Amino acid sequence: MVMHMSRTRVAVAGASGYAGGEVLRLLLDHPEVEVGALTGASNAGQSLGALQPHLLPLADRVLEETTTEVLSGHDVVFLALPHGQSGAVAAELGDDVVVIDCGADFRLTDPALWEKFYGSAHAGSWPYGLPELPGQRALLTGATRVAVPGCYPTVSSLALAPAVAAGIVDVEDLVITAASGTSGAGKAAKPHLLGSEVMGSASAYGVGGTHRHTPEIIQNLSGLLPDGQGVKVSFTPVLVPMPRGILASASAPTTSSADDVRAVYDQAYAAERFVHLLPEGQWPQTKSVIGSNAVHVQVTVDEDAGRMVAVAVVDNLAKGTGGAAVQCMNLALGLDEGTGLTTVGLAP
Ligand SMILES: NC(=O)C1=CN([C@@H]2O[C@H](COP(=O)(O)OP(=O)(O)OC[C@H]3O[C@@H](n4cnc5c(N)ncnc54)[C@H](OP(=O)(O)O)[C@@H]3O)[C@@H](O)[C@H]2O)C=CC1
Ligand SMILES: CC(=O)N[C@@H](CCC(=O)OP(=O)(O)O)C(=O)O
Repeated sequence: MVMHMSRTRVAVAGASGYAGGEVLRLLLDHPEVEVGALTGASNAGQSLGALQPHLLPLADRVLEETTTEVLSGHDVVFLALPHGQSGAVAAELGDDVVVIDCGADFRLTDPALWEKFYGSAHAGSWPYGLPELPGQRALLTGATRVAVPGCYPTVSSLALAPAVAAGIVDVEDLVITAASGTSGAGKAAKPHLLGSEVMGSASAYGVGGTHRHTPEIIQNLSGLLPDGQGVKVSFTPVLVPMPRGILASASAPTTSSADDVRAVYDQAYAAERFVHLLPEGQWPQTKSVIGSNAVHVQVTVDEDAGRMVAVAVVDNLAKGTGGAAVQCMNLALGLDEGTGLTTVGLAP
């Protein structure tokens, strides 16, 4: 007798955007799910094929308005909406629905920090979707609400977490510079994303502790310390002319040798299928992880400067958003964590 198991029915809100599109690209290759409602805002009524022509099997689907009525009746709802929009939508979805929020609304635990960096009322906090941080996977397994991390916090936290957790760097002097492709800024038209502004140029922005991902990175790294105190991060994001990918370079004072630091990272990530410590001497490049859920990491010690240097790369739309969202859905549903995800990148 052939058994027909019913598939998990999934809705995606914000399906016309970059993050929603990436979630859908991955779901189309996921063996356990069936794609249900797709919603948007200004593009409601349009066919998905007109907006996301790469998602060919869904080309004839029509985007609906983002309402509770449209989103209810699904097992899983992905929210890929602008900041501040997720709280009201999630509140209307029952506790039996798994809600995976790609936005920032439920990432920060401290309401005062949320208000300082986002300028609105704090919606609350949900289990944080970075399973590779110590202790986090258990919180995500069987969860019904997940806050997917920001793309810079994912790559920055994974670059520094093993050293911070092992106590081999001075956590009061963590410096991160991270270069991101332009899709990190979303699809909506913005003057600084015009081709004539972006092409042939790299631009720093959000400098001097003002970028809203700074408190998220600090929250992640503080969570690795017994007292959660003292972490200071200087974070500088840089916009670079490529569609996808982020490379983060992080450094911190250390008295450890390069071999000892390497051993710490080796041990921390040995069992992680998506985080890969590159062979000694090989440095991460974004093209190796494009389209994949992989994180490539390399680490050394600059002995003259007395600083550990860690470099990590992710695809901001994959492990930086959509891939992490699917990984978290897998954990929430009790599926194998890597279902529908790959570590194989697209190069050159
Ligand atoms: N891009 C990235 O690398 C990352 C993005 N994220 C997060 O994912 C979320 C989506 O970002 P991204 O896809 O880049 O942004 P986009 O601008 O590309 O897409 C935004 C989506 O939200 C919809 N939308 C806009 N306003 C509303 C509204 N008021 N109510 C309901 N839907 C609305 C849009 O619909 P329509 O087009 O129909 O108007 C569109 O589908 C954001 O919270 C972002 O922070 C997180 C990590 C990385
Ligand atoms: C290049 C670029 O503009 N990147 C975005 C970050 C995208 C991301 O991860 O962000 P959320 O926190 O918005 O989900 C930015 O700096 O605002």
